Amino acid sequence: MTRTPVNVTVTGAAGQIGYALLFRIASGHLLGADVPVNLRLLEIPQGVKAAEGTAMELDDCAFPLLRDITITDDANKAFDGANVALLVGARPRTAGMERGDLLQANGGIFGPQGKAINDHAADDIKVLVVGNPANTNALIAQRNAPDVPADRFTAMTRLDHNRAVAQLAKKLGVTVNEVKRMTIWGNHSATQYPDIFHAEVAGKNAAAEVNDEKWLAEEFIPTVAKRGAAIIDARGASSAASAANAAIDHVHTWVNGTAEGDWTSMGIVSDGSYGVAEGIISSFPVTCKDGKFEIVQGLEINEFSRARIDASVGELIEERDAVQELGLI
Ligand SMILES: NC(=O)c1ccc[n+]([C@@H]2O[C@H](COP(=O)([O-])OP(=O)(O)OC[C@H]3O[C@@H](n4cnc5c(N)ncnc54)[C@H](O)[C@@H]3O)[C@@H](O)[C@H]2O)c1
Ligand SMILES: O=C(O)C[C@H](O)C(=O)O
Repeated sequence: MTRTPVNVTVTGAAGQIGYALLFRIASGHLLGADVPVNLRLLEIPQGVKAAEGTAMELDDCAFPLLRDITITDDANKAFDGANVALLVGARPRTAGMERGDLLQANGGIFGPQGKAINDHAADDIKVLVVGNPANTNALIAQRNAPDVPADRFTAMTRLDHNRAVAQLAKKLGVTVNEVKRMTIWGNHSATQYPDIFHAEVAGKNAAAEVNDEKWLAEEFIPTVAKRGAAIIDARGASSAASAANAAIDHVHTWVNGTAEGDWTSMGIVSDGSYGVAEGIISSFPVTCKDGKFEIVQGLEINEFSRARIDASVGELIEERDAVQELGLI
């Protein structure tokens, strides 16, 4: 059966995440091995030539699923008919730069892109914001797209989720596929809270298996939460291949569903669950089915977790207030 190609828009297509991402989308890793795609690449004018070079390479791969590539610096054109939008293009954090500095620099990008999505995207649009500060950039885009259901806007915490899974597996000497039900709460920032109290390792409770609160508080949480900064320090550039991989995972899971008995982490508009302020975009444990997600309900939040969730949510509220003051939402 011939399927209609899915329109996938990628912003910041000429950047380092873009370079790691586009070939995997075109080869079927984002949506599935039987789903043809049209790529719509958005860049700033200075980035268009490099995006054209990447498009030449995409052609040279002769990917059977890649039907068409459009390259533009016009957001209205890039999001026209978009079914999936990966908002990667942003000003990346460099060594020594505080996250708060990024709000001003990036705020102006995500408002107009939200509006272009509102006015031109397909009715089934799904948006993933990768560009930092991802949660608040997603909030800006979402608030500038009043005609699009709020639950179509998500922010990426899947990289944090994957990092947490890998660190826990290492600690317990198991393979990553034995780790289930990991949760990242809050912001994609150093305040995020990777929660292992509900995670399972080979069917057993992970926190009980670890049984080491010192490791949890002093090693695991800071290692996961500050991994992005550690990579910038080591590479001299922010994570690219692992970020692209997480973006693929995020959308693939959203579209194709979570495995039975497992869940994932996504930054989504809060409905007030777990005392997280309504309306901010915060990471939650979610299950996905039929292209929709639901927050996992009924988890018991202990004192250790409560304090950390509240701290990260507090930071998100500050970011929301800051962009509100700047008139960006
Ligand atoms: N959420 C996460 O887990 C996560 C992980 C890693 C990186 N990031 C973030 O992803 C973003 C991209 O990282 P990168 O390493 O690819 O950066 P990069 O600087 O290599 O690429 C960014 C690209 O975006 C383009 N761009 C800038 N403004 C644009 C706009 N208005 N429209 C379209 N394109 C635009 C630039 O020209 C550039 O080509 C950064 O903000 C980084 O901090 C997020
Ligand atoms: O770009 C950054 O600030 C780091 C990135 O978000 C990461 O988590 O690797």
